[in-house]
Amino acid sequence: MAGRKIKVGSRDSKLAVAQSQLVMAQIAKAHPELELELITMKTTGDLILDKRLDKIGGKGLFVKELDKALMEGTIDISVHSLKDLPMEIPAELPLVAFSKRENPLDVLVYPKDVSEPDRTLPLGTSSLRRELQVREVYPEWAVESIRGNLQTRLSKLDSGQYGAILLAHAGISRLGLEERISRVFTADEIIPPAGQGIIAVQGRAGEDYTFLEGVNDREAEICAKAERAFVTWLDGGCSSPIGAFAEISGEDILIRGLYYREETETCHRGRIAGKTAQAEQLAVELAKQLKDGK
Ligand SMILES: NCc1[nH]cc(CCC(=O)O)c1CC(=O)O
Repeated sequence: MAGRKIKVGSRDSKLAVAQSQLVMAQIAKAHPELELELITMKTTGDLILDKRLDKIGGKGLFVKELDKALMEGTIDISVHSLKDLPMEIPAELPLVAFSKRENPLDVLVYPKDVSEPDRTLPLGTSSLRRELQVREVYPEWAVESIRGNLQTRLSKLDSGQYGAILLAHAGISRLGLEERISRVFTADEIIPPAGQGIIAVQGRAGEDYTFLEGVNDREAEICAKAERAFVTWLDGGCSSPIGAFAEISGEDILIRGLYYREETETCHRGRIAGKTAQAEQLAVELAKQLKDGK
């Protein structure tokens, strides 16, 4: 493999680039003989900034352009936030590694130098999953959509348009902005979405990806597959209001799920525990229980 060059595809946001560099550093550590090149591109989700994600419609808003580049060979792997990936992954472009999970929880961020948020200003989030759950935490606080990448959202917050905004802990941590976190929601207050905090590496079927062995984390892979099995069974896309969060302790796994029934506009939460070897079956069992309204 000496001298082989690996072209790594990524969205061009600061977070996407930071995540790609993390994966590249892990590859370089195990395989110093490989030459790595980062290739960034804008995706549909980066370009349409005036709509809530579930209203733009279509799946894979953040991946289409990268899938095409991967298929055509312009890049050899693409690096994604797992939670932005659609549930149906084309067989030609399998997920080949899952990074060790960062903090998977959602957090509240106040404007800079604010210690008590102004609740007459809206609470910003672009996710219906976060909106539905945060309404139960703060019933009096009006929620308003906020779009754009993490940097854009933080600057909208700091310019005084919002009382506070909701974000993923993992994204803020990876940008080194942890001091901006004002409150961390528990997994019972706000159940995270499938895959939050996990970076996924996508490749082309039939290629040799053994150079990714230092990137993959077995526990993250089990959680990722269980959480995605839950969402897949409920037939939700990547921006559906569904929460799925698995935690592993030794051989044991605990899965929390949130299902939103559109006809009745009601949230259904539940949890299931068992062995990691049955992770995906447990996730599907929980999905069935919630859908049946038990
Ligand atoms: N939808 C954008 C996005 N995609 C991944 C993350 C955070 C990192 C992660 O979940 O791994 C974020 C920002 C956010 O939701 O606050």
